[in-house]
Amino acid sequence: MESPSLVRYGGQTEDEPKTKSHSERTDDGSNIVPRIFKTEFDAKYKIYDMRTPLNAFMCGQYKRSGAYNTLRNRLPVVLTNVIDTLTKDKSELVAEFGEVSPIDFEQAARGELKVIIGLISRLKYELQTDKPFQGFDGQEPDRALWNKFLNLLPDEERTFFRSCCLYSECYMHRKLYSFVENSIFLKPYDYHVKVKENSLTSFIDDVLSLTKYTRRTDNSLEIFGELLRISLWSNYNDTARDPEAPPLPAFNINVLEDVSAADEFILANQVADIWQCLDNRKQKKPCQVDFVLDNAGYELFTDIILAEFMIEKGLATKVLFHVKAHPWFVTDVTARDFKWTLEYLSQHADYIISLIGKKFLQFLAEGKFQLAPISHFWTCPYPYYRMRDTDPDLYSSLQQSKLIVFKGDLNYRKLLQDVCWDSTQDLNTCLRGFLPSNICAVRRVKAEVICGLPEGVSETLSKKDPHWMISGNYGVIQFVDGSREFGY
Ligand SMILES: O=P(O)(O)OC[C@H]1O[C@](O)(CO)[C@@H](O)[C@@H]1O
Repeated sequence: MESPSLVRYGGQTEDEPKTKSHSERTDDGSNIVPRIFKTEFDAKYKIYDMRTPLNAFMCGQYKRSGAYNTLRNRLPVVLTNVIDTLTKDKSELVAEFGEVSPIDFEQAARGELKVIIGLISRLKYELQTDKPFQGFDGQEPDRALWNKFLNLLPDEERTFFRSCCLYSECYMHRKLYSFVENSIFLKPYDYHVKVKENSLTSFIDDVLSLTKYTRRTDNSLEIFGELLRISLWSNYNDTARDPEAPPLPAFNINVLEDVSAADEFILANQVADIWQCLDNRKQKKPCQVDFVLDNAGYELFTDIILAEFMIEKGLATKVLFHVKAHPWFVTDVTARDFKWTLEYLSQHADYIISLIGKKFLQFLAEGKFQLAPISHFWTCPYPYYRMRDTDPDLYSSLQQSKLIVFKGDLNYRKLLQDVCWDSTQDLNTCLRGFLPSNICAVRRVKAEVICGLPEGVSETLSKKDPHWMISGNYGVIQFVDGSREFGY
């Protein structure tokens, strides 16, 4: 089994990324950046004052990277927020999950909650002091997968700031859930549930506008393109945002007035290819589309609206939604969130919203919409090119699909192995052989991981705004044709 290490990516083939030494040129061609430790923290944990070198993994050791910011500033806040939620909701939780009587049980539940808060604080401390990752030794169903992965990491890359950032983030979210999962009283508890529910309920006006807007639509590339772009721009959740980041342009959420007004922010737009891939009006064959979902709330709603369009217009006969096995990256959709969303909509006081909710439930009952079987691969640290050997069943189920829609930034990072590729590199090359079927990636750019851009675009944007890759203000809708390989 291949090690998931940074050094192993020394480049087995021409196409594979090669890690570079810390003193090579940066991707904008600027001069060699010396190793300078600017603060005590940087010196202690060997943080280099430089951007992520070309072809290297995203990693916290590069101070001028989104990865460093994520590890240093954003992830500790995620853990603090969970501690706050547990503390605030203590009584509610004890009543819900612990037995209310006899009194011993209540006390035991409170005691366990205290232990979990302690474990989360310790995880935060380990993150902030760059401690090594620890194995899993509880009842986690994916324990073997994780332990195997961690054991193969070389010691010098087994810590938060020295590992590939994708691994560090996945590890943190997985560890966090293991505390609840291994408890007696809190087992099924999702500490992010309120944030997720709020990300739908507080956008209910947008839900209504989008519902009305999409009731009578043509079966055309134009409308399909609009729905894809609405789904793209909805890929934004404030909880994952850097609080210091500048506010988003006005097209943030409700782009209905003029979807095309934001088109200059779409750096690669292959909507026409995606449309052509699905437009099988002549073929009339059963056609499955898979959505690898990202965030709950309004974003999920826009994804379902796109899926509804595919079904109604005969572009797909069924849509399979892939959700996360447990709480993940704060707002990612779990099966519970998916069902809650449909129930919430169907029971809404607004007649139009309740009708759309009921229609979605009906689609679920008829099998036009399906929740894919839970796979722990979506919550493991492996990039997607490792799916074939890590979860062959999932890989072969995706081979049944006509189109796999990968939604969001994290999916994109996993498609590209969290590597800082040359921005003009072809997406197909970056996938490193991962092509179970036709693939489409719809994502706001929130990390310095991108490919498929025309020559010069990245350089021009970097001059305008050095933080454009982590701002979330730009997006891509990209497509890779897998049909030649699989005979569609
Ligand atoms: O919900 P999305 O689009 O996957 O974005 C979340 C991602 O963006 C980041 O905030 C920046 O890459 C990551 O922490 C996380 O992978």
